[in-house]
Amino acid sequence: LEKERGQVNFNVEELTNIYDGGAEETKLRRKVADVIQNDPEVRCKDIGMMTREERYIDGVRRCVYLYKVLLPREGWTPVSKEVKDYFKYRNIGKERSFGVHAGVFIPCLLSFGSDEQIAKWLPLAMQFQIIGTYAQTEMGHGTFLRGLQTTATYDKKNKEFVINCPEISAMKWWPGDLGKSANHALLMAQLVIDGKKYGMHPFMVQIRDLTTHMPLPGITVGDIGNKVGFETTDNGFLHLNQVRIPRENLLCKNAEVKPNGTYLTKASDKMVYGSMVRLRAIILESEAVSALGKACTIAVRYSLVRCQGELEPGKPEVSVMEYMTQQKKLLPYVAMTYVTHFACLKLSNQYNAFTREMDNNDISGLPELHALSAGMKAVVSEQCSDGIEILRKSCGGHGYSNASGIPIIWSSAVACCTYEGENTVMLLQCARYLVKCINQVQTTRMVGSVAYLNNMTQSTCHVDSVSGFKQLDVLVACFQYRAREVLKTAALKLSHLTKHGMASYNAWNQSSVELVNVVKAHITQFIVTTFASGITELECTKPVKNVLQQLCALYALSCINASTGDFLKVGYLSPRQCDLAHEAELELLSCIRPNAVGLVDAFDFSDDLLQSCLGAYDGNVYERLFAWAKKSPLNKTEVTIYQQYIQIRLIGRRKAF
Ligand SMILES: CCCCCCCC(=O)SCCNC(=O)CCNC(=O)[C@H](O)C(C)(C)COP(=O)(O)OP(=O)(O)OC[C@H]1O[C@@H](n2cnc3c(N)ncnc32)[C@H](O)[C@@H]1OP(=O)(O)O
Ligand SMILES: Cc1cc2nc3c(=O)[nH]c(=O)nc-3n(C[C@H](O)[C@H](O)[C@H](O)COP(=O)(O)OP(=O)(O)OC[C@H]3O[C@@H](n4cnc5c(N)ncnc54)[C@H](O)[C@@H]3O)c2cc1C
Repeated sequence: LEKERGQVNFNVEELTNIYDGGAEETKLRRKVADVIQNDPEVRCKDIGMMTREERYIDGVRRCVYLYKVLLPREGWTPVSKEVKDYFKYRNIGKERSFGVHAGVFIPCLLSFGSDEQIAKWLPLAMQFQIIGTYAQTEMGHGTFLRGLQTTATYDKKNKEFVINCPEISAMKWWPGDLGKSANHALLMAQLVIDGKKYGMHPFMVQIRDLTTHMPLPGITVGDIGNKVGFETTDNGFLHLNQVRIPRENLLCKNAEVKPNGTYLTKASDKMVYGSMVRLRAIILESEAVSALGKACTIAVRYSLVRCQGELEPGKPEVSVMEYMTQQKKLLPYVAMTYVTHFACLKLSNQYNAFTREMDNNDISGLPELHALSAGMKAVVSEQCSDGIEILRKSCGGHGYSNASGIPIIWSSAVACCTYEGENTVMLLQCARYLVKCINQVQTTRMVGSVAYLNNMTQSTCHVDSVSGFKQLDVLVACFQYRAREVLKTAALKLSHLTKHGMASYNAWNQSSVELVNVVKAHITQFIVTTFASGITELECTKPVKNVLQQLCALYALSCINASTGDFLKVGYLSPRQCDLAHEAELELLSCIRPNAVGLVDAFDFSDDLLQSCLGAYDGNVYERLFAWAKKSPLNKTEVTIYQQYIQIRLIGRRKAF
């Protein structure tokens, strides 16, 4: 790898600083990483050999130590930048404990609680005197929130709410930290007053005794069992049987129930969805893009040291990175990590701007933010988790071992396709907004992520050279035209179906397969446009700008070459231009290849964080693999009990004969 590093033609540290958002950010992140790596109590462990129970207990222990010992020792608070960096870069799949408490329960308390309620519960939550979960999803409903069955019926006489799960499908199912850790739940239930339903509302419900940690009367709670990943998280079930809570436990920033049962709404009913917009807008970096970056680091470093086969007959074996097919598997995902990282940054900045507007009671930006966050969450989580699996396979047999570190990264990242809104449902939410926009574009000027719809002129691409397809303005135009045209076609189909008498809900269902593709085109347009404009404004050395431009072009071309049908159907690219775009991608792979190790080094993931025998900085793969395998519990004895049992059985049988 040192030889590879010698040929990198840009300043890796400069790129790290750009990726982090500045040299000071890099310094802070490294300070946090040093603290973690040098403290045996929280440093990342190789949990590949641990049982589920050991992982859960280890995760809880580390998190309690982090909050109770490390933070006070370092002078940090749970919301200080260092802790955010800790969780942004913590090892995916390793420290999930209290992820929902810290990342969902507390923010939702701030979103839904009145000032008095925040003053009451926030200090307790921040000090871990109460551990909370966010209990919305039920065994029978996760997507269709209007179908949630848990009820909160107001009892005027006692000024209480009676929380009840009327049937097994109403049981809360999946909430993180619920199974064994939480003693409180921020519970979403259908509010009922005098027999009238008011929709989903947030309630604070204590579920366990604060001293004994035993479930309170009427509460049945536990862990839902083993999963694909998230092994350190006790995703749980919660059944409530006529559980009574005080009237004051309805979190009432947006709506309240007076003592006499009068219902008072204070904000748009869509604000109850606000918590989901927040998480969709901010989790992508840590849960999807960072995971892809780790997998890229492992797969690229391994591919550079793994020698397999002759490229030129009779010559020494080459590293598998010399094969174009390997470069095609790896380098577009290195590009995707950079490109989506900056698009996610733009989305989270847009969310932060919206929260400031919301403080001034202006929620006009919510529809665009909901659509963009839903679309980005679906497209980025799917592209990243699909990419991680391709990167795992690119490592051959050793990629199938937990020693590579990639399976645990994938098993965690792929969950992002489901939680916080199942991806297809999220794509269709974004499609709702896009169809509204295209139908208004004749009379209303579009802004934000749909600004490209203002240009409705028909055109075609005029590029007639391979190098022309490496120009960012050409690529941005390709994506904007394709996104607009596929949206127009889908909207026309919708209006055609309804004009010919089909009910609108049925027309929507009949068009939903195209609409999913429309949103993917819209979001990749947003990602490419964002990165291309970001590079233009970026102040950096020429070699770094050049490599970023190559990455943007590579990501764009890999997307175009994966969906040339769209570009042909809308008449923007000719078959010959599709061939030129394909050649442009291959040329870019060769241009970027010499910088591959520098591009993943710039992500700056420490060996401790990667926990990978294949992806360590020094590239000593085989020594690490053998040392790792020897730790297998099966190797504690030369002859395992099972082998002895088999021998006895076989010997016994021979004697019998
Ligand atoms: C580190 C890892 C941590 C992991 C933590 C994981 C935590 C979780 O998973 S918590 C559970 C997450 N669950 C979800 O996200 C549920 C997904 N489902 C939904 O959002 C809704 O059911 C939904 C909107 C898709 C469909 O519901 P439905 O009632 O049919 O709403 P629908 O008719 O489509 O929309 C109603 C209106 O609300 C709007 N709306 C819907 N959702 C939102 C939102 N989040 N924000 C703003 N507006 C919204 C729609 O745009 C629509 O507006 P309009 O009528 O003007 O077009
Ligand atoms: C690791 C993990 C952690 C989680 N943590 C939490 C948590 O802390 N708190 C919490 O409340 N929940 C949590 N969840 C639950 C999660 O939010 C739900 O699983 C998610 O919202 C999807 O809902 P569902 O499971 O009911 O899927 P469903 O909605 O039943 O989806 C099943 C299939 O139906 C399709 N489908 C459903 N509705 C439509 C539609 N209208 N149009 C087209 N297709 C549709 C979907 O696309 C999907 O293919 C977690 C889940 C996971 C996996």
